[in-house]
Amino acid sequence: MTEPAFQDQYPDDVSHCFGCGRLNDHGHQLKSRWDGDETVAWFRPEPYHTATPGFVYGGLIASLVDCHGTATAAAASHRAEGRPMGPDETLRFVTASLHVDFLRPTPLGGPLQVRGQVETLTARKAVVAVSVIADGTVCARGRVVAVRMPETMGATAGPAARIMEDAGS
Ligand SMILES: CCCCCCCCCC(=O)SCCNC(=O)CCNC(=O)[C@H](O)C(C)(C)COP(=O)(O)OP(=O)(O)OC[C@H]1O[C@@H](n2cnc3c(N)ncnc32)[C@H](O)[C@@H]1OP(=O)(O)O
Repeated sequence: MTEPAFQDQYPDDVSHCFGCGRLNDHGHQLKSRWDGDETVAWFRPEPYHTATPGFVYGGLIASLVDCHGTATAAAASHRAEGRPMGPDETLRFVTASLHVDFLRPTPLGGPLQVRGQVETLTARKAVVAVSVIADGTVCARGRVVAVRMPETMGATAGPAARIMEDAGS
């Protein structure tokens, strides 16, 4: 049986992210999992994710790197602390820094493989290297600095809660 994706184990109150939130019907709903010591996600861009005809928009690629990086940080933290992920347990990470190098045009039409590798991990911070691969060719490389989510970014923090309520989520 396939293991549940990291993002599917996030608590409801942090599951509205445009890149990976399972409760965001308009988002990408990226799903990341372990593959040995690395992490992997697959995403198939749609024709409306076009940059120039036939090629994927860079902002989409950046958001895949972003959400796969923060999810990898959360999962690696759980693994390091010996705590399984789960709705009451998820260690929460947000993006402090997102760097992406677009090495070559990313073809539109097939699935993209997104691979993550933890470079450094402390209790508060992870640095994750991410590759975006199309048909065996690395098209983009990124690096995410993910930091434990501050209380001020929680779902009950002011306007965020009201916006999600208004959206019916
Ligand atoms: C389960 C939860 C899932 C959540 C949904 C998925 C997340 C989706 C990904 C996103 O898009 S999140 C949205 C975009 N990110 C933000 O809006 C974050 C806004 N920034 C902040 O709230 C704060 O700046 C942040 C929490 C990131 C850091 O503030 P802190 O006061 O906690 O950081 P601090 O200055 O104490 O630094 C902690 C460590 O991070 C490092 N750091 C902080 N900002 C950095 C930066 N910009 N670049 C590189 N490193 C940075 C800093 O050097 C330090 O490293 P060391 O521990 O090694 O000393």
